[in-house]
Amino acid sequence: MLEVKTLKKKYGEFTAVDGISLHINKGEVVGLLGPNGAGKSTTISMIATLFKPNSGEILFEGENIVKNPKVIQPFIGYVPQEIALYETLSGYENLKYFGALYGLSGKAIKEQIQRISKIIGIEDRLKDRVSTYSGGMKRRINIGVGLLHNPKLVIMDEPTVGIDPQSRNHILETVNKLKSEGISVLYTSHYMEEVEAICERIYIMDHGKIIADGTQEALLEQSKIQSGMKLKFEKPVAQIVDQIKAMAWVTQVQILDEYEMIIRSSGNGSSHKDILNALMAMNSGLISFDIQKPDLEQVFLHMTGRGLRD
Ligand SMILES: Nc1ncnc2c1ncn2[C@@H]1O[C@H](COP(=O)(O)OP(=O)(O)OP(=O)(O)O)[C@@H](O)[C@H]1O
Repeated sequence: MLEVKTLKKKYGEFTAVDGISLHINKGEVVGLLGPNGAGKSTTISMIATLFKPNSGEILFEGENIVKNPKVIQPFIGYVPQEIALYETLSGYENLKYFGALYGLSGKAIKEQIQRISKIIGIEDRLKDRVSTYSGGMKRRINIGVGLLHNPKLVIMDEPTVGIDPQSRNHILETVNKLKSEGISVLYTSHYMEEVEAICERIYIMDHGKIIADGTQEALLEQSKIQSGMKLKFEKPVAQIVDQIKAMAWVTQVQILDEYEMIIRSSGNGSSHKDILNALMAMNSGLISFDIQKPDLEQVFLHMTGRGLRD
């Protein structure tokens, strides 16, 4: 449905998007995960035809939308990070107003607002003024505006930043409902747990480049990260951390507090049992351990040496 090929965007001398390629199939929920400044907003703004790339191609159903943006505009719903609503109007009136811009009126807009308010889960507050809404409810109306013209592809730019957990769950549910209607979603976030929960495929972006992509399982498999072990000791970890770092198979040590750390291993033939035996043998004062399953945060940490939210 959408194919992005070696896309590049510069702001002056600075390259914000550096030759990325990605694709989205019909009805697929695809995540674009990366820390602040990775280039996610710049990428999706180009897909939404808000500005042109310096080079590269964006094809929508085979047509080049860099040359001819009108091809995609009726079929794309872009939900920006910034809330763009009229505070003194109700949620209903806002949807009606933006619907009119798409040429919807009368029965058509009424039915559309009814359908969309179910998708965004905000039917009971629709008649209240937007100024009385929480940040999360405003965000949900903002998403509703992006759905008014029945797009085939919806692009959401970090829709859950700074909102309450209830609205966050509603937004994640909204994405699932869109998927069940066969609508494709490109979802950007720096919250790996959201991307893990709703996306079928994930692109991990950093410094303007896609550094890994695939299903969550494939990304974990490719990165060869083993599950970690959270260890608790009776003596301060500072006394033993150097010895643990020196163990051949330990690739990562994360100190949690004075007595706790997480270690990860390369997986070169070592098992949790081997590591525990070695810790016992060195008289480390180990009190307890807990196996930690790897996640996308660790994939990112492994590939870049930094956390997604550093
Ligand atoms: N208009 C601009 N002029 C100059 N530099 C810009 C401009 N817009 C973005 N940048 C820079 O380009 C880089 C990528 O920004 P972008 O907003 O695309 O990243 P992002 O991954 O969406 O991050 P965030 O989560 O903070 O929105 C950043 O270093 C940013 O400072």
